[in-house]
Amino acid sequence: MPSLSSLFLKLLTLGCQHCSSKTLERKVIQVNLGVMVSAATILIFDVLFYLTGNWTVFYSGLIQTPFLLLLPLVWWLNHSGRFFLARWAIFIIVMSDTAVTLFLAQGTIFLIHYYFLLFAIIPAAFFEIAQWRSSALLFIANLSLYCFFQINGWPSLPEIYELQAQQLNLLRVIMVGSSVFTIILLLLISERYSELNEIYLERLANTDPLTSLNNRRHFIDNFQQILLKQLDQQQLALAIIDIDHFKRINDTGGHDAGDEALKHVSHLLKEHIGDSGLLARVGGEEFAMVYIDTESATPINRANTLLLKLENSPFYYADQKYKITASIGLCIFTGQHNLDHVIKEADDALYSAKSRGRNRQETRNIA
Ligand SMILES: Nc1nc2c(ncn2[C@@H]2O[C@H](COP(=O)(O)OP(=O)(O)OP(=O)(O)O)[C@@H](O)[C@H]2O)c(=O)[nH]1
Repeated sequence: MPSLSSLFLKLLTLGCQHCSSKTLERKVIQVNLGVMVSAATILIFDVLFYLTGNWTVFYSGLIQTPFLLLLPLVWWLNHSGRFFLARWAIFIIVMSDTAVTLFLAQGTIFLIHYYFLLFAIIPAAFFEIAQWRSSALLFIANLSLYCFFQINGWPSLPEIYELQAQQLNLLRVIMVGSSVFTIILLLLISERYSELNEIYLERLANTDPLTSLNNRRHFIDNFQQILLKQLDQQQLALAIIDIDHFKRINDTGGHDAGDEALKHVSHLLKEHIGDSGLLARVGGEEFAMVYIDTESATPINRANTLLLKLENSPFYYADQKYKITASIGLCIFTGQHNLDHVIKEADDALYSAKSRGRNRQETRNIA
């Protein structure tokens, strides 16, 4: 049995699986939420109407019941990916609901026609820019309805005048207040989604899609920050790790095998560095690491441990075993150093490790 919050989340995100962008997702969520707010508004008013004991307001609550039952149709349309129809459906349902209640029972005495102002503004948030004709049409229709009722008014059924002035005012305030509340809620969702969008784009720009490690650009930024903050006596080490004969894995098992091998190595590197340093995929089969916390073991020991770990963790793909080894270029340094200088020293060390037979580390110490 799903909990109430997971059910709420499920209803709120109905249709998001079909969305190709965060903006579309936000709009779908807004429509789903619109269904909830509309249903809650109708139900809350039904209770309030019942409490007044007044026949007309009770009757106007009853009139709304068929529209309440139609609202899940909007969820279903979103769920099946028919977003455009879902948007129109919600407006047709809530506009008809308001108009019928206004015409047949309440008239304009509760200021219910203020809802048309809300329905005039909201389409801009629900529809996409390319669907501006729908937004414009709904804007004109709702604004015209509002102006008509504001100027002419509409009589309510006579029993309504039996309500006390206080009850009338309270219901008016709640009607207008619920419109304002809905607008605030939609603005908050937009704001939250803009934030999430920003975080998502930033992560996309900083991450290597295959291994989910940081990419070269992000690594260089972070490394530069570390160098700027580095204390004079602090020892740091940059390790550049290059998988040996990686091309052979691609040639033997295909490109997919190569991709899986890169994920396998990334996993081992993450385990090795833990939370205490920087790690990134900086090229095809090349990774970079910065050892920050070098107190427990020297960088050279750590690099040797890593070589053994890689060698002793074969990789399997399509029932075939691949032994993976790597070469490491290490640059150990203390004090202030230029980023390009440190990278060049580590690169030279890597070149030397490759040319001296691979599966080894070479170190440059520029302390
Ligand atoms: N599967 C896969 N292969 C990649 C990717 N990026 C680069 N490569 C391959 O990695 C191979 C790198 O080959 P080389 O530069 O010759 O390096 P190597 O075979 O590891 O040889 P050494 O580094 O000299 O030991 C090339 O065949 C690239 O096509 C990737 O994302 N996925």
